[in-house]
Amino acid sequence: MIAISDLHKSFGAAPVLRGVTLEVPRGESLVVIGGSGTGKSVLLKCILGLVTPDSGSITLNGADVTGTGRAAFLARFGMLFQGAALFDSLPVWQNVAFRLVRGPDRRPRAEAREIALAKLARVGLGPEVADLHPAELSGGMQKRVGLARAIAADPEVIFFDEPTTGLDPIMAGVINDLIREIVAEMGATTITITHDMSSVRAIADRVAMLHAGKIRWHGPVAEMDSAEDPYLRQFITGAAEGPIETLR
Ligand SMILES: Nc1ncnc2c1ncn2[C@@H]1O[C@H](COP(=O)(O)OP(=O)(O)OP(=O)(O)O)[C@@H](O)[C@H]1O
Repeated sequence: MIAISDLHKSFGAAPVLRGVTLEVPRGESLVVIGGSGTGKSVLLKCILGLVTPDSGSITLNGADVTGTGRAAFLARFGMLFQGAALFDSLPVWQNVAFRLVRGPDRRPRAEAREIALAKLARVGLGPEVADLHPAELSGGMQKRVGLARAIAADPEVIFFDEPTTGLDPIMAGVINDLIREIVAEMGATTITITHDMSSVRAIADRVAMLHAGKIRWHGPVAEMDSAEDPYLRQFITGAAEGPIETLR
């Protein structure tokens, strides 16, 4: 289980996270929604250790991930970056196997390639793709490669950062379904940040809405549409009018 408790983070005088508390039970998929600039990325970066929170705690199965537990945590986690973030100079299979051939648990190259091919197959890409470079692939294929990389080391925890950005609605649906299937079969605990309501409906067990530095609403995805919170309603219906202040 991932437990985030009373997390605070300000940049200078500007508070971004003002006491975020969230729990993600093992094997569950949490999707964090919220408007631009509400701090979704900052929350993810705090969990990853890229941003140091001012106060609060983050634990995985009871162990603090912000201090000495960070390396152990990172070894058990995978991530699909926004825009896939592949290394242009490496062929596809080496992108997928990136972590498998580095670090204390590194595997021999041939074994890493075998694993990469198996993960590529899992995301619907055949062996003919393995030696291509990312620039030779469509956006949807790159996203699949990013997903194969995220699951390459069979992580216990996976983060998805805007997994459907830049994809057409049909490809977004395909990627959402693939994420859902793979996560269920791996039993992984996942946190996804997204603006895309189709991703929320496809991927989430539970949804948390971040607003004004706090979790404004948190509940099962099945309860989202009937929830009465006006901020949540405005967000999921995409209404210009409502309590959320926007620049026009
Ligand atoms: N390193 C930083 N230094 C200063 N301010 C920062 C830094 N990182 C983020 N911020 C500020 O924190 C706020 C939240 O940013 P964040 O990127 O987390 O938003 P977001 O919810 O992920 O938005 P989007 O959906 O547009 O990606 C913004 O006002 C941003 O300017």
